[in-house]
Amino acid sequence: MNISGRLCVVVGGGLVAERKVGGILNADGLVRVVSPVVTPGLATLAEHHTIEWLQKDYSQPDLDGALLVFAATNNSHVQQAVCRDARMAGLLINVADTPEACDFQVPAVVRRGELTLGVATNGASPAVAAMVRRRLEQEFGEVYGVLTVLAGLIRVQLLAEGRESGEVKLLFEKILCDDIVQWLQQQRWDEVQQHVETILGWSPGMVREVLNKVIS
Ligand SMILES: C[C@@]1(CC(=O)O)c2cc3[nH]c(cc4nc(cc5[nH]c(cc(n2)[C@H]1CCC(=O)O)[C@@](C)(CC(=O)O)[C@@H]5CCC(=O)O)C(CC(=O)O)=C4CCC(=O)O)c(CCC(=O)O)c3CC(=O)O
Ligand SMILES: NC(=O)C1=CN([C@@H]2O[C@H](COP(=O)(O)OP(=O)(O)OC[C@H]3O[C@@H](n4cnc5c(N)ncnc54)[C@H](O)[C@@H]3O)[C@@H](O)[C@H]2O)C=CC1
Repeated sequence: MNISGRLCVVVGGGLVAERKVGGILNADGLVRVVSPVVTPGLATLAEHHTIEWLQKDYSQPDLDGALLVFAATNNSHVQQAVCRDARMAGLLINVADTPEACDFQVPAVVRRGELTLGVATNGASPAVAAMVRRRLEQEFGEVYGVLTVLAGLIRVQLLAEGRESGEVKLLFEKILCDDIVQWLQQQRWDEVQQHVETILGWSPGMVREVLNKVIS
């Protein structure tokens, strides 16, 4: 889902709310927090105007303009009220303490530029989702963001050349070998250049142009 520039309302200001806010900001969403009290982390974000903070108890108009709603208070009556109001307004809601009431659940996420890895357990064990996320962070370092930029630039060019999708698929099977990750990691650009040139039959200048964009 693309929430870039769209308003997400988080009701509650504890550590759970803070984590949901972090996820929304990482996805470039806009945040409104509604809570009489918030964590120091959320207070700092509000001071810097990174988020809007309505320092009050929740009421229905707080949801105005929202795309998504997160109910993250420690009060079940408030949770139910937020849930009911969101449903009435046709908004999608995440209810932190009631998985079965969620229209959507929040996965554990690793971001590497354009590449996003999400881990979900359908609510069975968020702790397992977090554990797998930590392992993925180790396995898939920043180099995968670089790889994604490179492959994206090559792909745009191949599509502009009018190559058919079957051919594009086969070319990427060859380009995305295990070695390329290591070459990028070690900044062995000559090897990357040679590899891409051989597979695509592009001129050295054309490949260099793409690599320069990746390096910059
Ligand atoms: C259904 C869901 C709804 C939603 O919130 O979207 C939900 C519900 C609940 N979580 C609870 C507990 C914990 N949640 C975490 C952590 C995370 N919880 C997240 C998502 C989700 N949690 C959705 C399902 C996702 C899925 O499994 O697919 C993550 C992945 C994403 C995020 O929140 O950003 C984030 C890890 C992020 C990361 O580290 O990368 C920890 C661990 C910790 O805090 O370190 C604990 C304690 C250990 C444990 O219980 O496992 C409780 C009991 C509350 C209580 O006991 O009061 C409920 C309610 C219930 O189950 O009834
Ligand atoms: N989904 C998840 O990932 C997890 C969910 N939970 C659940 O999430 C909920 C919140 O957990 P914490 O952040 O640790 O709680 P917390 O007790 O630290 O924070 C609760 C927040 O709710 C706010 N609040 C209370 N009444 C309010 C009202 N009328 N209007 C607006 N805000 C109000 C308080 O000001 C406070 O900021 C709990 O119900 C907990 O069971 C807990 C762990 C993980």
